Amino acid sequence: MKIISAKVIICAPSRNFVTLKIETDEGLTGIGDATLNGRELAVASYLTEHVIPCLIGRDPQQIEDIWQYLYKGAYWRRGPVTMSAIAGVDTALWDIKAKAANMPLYQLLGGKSRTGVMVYGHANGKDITQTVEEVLRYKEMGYKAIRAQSGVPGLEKVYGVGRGTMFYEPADADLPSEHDWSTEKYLRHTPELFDKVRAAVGPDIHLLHDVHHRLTPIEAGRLGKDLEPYRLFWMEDATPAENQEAFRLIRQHTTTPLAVGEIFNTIWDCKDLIENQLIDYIRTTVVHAGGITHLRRIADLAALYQVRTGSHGATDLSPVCMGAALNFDLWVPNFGIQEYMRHTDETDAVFPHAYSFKDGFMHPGEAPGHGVTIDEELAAKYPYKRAYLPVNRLQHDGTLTNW
Ligand SMILES: O=C(O)C(=O)C[C@H](O)[C@H](O)CO
Ligand SMILES: [Mg+2]
Repeated sequence: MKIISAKVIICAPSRNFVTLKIETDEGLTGIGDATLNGRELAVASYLTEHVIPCLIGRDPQQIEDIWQYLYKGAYWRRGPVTMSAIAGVDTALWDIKAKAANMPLYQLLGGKSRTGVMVYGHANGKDITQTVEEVLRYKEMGYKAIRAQSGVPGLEKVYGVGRGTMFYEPADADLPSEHDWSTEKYLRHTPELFDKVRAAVGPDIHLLHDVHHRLTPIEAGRLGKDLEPYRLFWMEDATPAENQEAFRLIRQHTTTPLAVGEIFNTIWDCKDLIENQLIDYIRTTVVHAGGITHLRRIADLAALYQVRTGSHGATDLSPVCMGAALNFDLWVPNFGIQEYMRHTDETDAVFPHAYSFKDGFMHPGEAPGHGVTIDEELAAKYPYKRAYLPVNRLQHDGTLTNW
């Protein structure tokens, strides 16, 4: 089998997505997600100018060799643009391999390890009352795990609370919008939020929270400690993870489980946190961490230390990534949970998919491949529109801080 063509499809049904489509001389095609929120065209041009020419004529069945060729062959290694581009190729190649075998991808990976993939939904509201109502609505929809994010009194806009409660989308402007941030206000508010949420939802629902990199290590330690009575499933991205020693400090202060990794690209970003058992869940996902081939390596390393997976699944990861991730999740032995932020109907129509949600669990479906396709005609009706994530400034003096 040979790759005869590959092309990048950029479309914006509700938001921007970059999809790589690979065609073979045997009529099989595969697609992969290569979306990098706010930097979409960098990955698209990396693929078009530097990767696609290297793919033509290769055997698509040699997934590992092509992965190594693109990773080592570029000489520079790592980085979100490179690794998202490699992920696009890798996902498309696994799609082709599974279609050639006439199997859903999870079968090719080793078969299912569980009956379904537990996912967490994203309940949010402008204040505690509304967030509690949303959490209860998610419970009503069947979710067994729910992430709660709320507006903070005195702050106009915060991460996780957005336009609409079902389809949260933070990339909202063609230049970054500017938000105010106050750690003091957030730290006062968040334990109260979980006090009310836990009382309303009862003990059996898993609760999660995304700090979104906004605290220092000692502040994160304090928040983790304050949240202990509410038994969170995890506290996510408690502090930026460039300096990984910081997590040691957090660990010394709290038993609230920690999750990190949505902005990691390779096993090298994960290694120290995992080997030192400084986290409980690793959140790397297919599109930003080099595809199925590399994610499998990260998960195997994590398994040695009882760290479980908890893949990122926000709206900027396309349904193609979600389909691939669900196949991975159904197989991976040390699965923890999968994030599921729903896509809009417009997005779902452009990416018809075999996966489904029922009673808090998702299933990738039984279609050969990863089970997601793209309607190119429909996609062409939604041209790319530049959209950036916001930035945060400290409320009291305007210093740029983490969003
Ligand atoms: O879903 C999450 O956990 C996020 O933190 C979402 C991120 O802000 C989003 O994917 C950035 O593009
Ligand atoms: Mg997050």
